[in-house]
Amino acid sequence: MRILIDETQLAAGVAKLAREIDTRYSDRPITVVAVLTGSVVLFADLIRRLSMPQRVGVIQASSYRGGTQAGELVIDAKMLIDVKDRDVLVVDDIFDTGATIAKLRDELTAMGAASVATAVLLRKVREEQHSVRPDFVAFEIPDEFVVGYGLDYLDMYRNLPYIAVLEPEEIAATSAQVG
Ligand SMILES: O=P(O)(O)OC[C@H]1O[C@H](OP(=O)(O)OP(=O)(O)O)[C@H](O)[C@@H]1O
Ligand SMILES: Nc1nc2[nH]cnc2c(=O)[nH]1
Repeated sequence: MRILIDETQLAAGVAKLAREIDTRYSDRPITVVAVLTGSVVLFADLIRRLSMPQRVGVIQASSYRGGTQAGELVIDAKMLIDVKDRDVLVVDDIFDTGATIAKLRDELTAMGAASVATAVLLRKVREEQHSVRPDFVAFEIPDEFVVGYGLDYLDMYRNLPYIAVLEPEEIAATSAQVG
């Protein structure tokens, strides 16, 4: 496992993200929405650094079930609080193809949100990517499959306090063990 972003760097990145979001909204109340499951670690750290009044909700988006390549994207909004006429900030761990953020923007807009902005910890720099861009990004990373700080492979590794790149042999060993 190769560490790409260590704990100290992550803390500084989250603090920077929070400052940018605070500057954008000032004291305006927001509805901040965690994209389950990957954003849980970032979300807990980020919302405690934001200064404005917040309503907190969750939505699930899942497309990487069981692997390192995207499959069908499924959004489950059953647990989401009301977003109608609210300024919504969506928080996710990573913007990779951009499909998840693009679809969430559309769905939350269709639910009547007054505005939808998006904040991510990581944006992958890759050729094929959705034209929709996240509004707030802590780190840009190369096009490699990363785990840790909420990000998983086969639902493992989310608890790591850093972001790391899994070596091919670790991917194979984890599949053999868990998959
Ligand atoms: O930009 P994209 O290519 O759409 O990829 C980004 C999405 O992929 C991951 O979710 P995943 O589907 O793995 O579900 P999880 O959050 O439960 O791990 C991640 O948490 C983002 O939501
Ligand atoms: N764990 C993990 N999930 C992702 N979802 C989209 N890209 C990634 C990635 O690089 N790692």
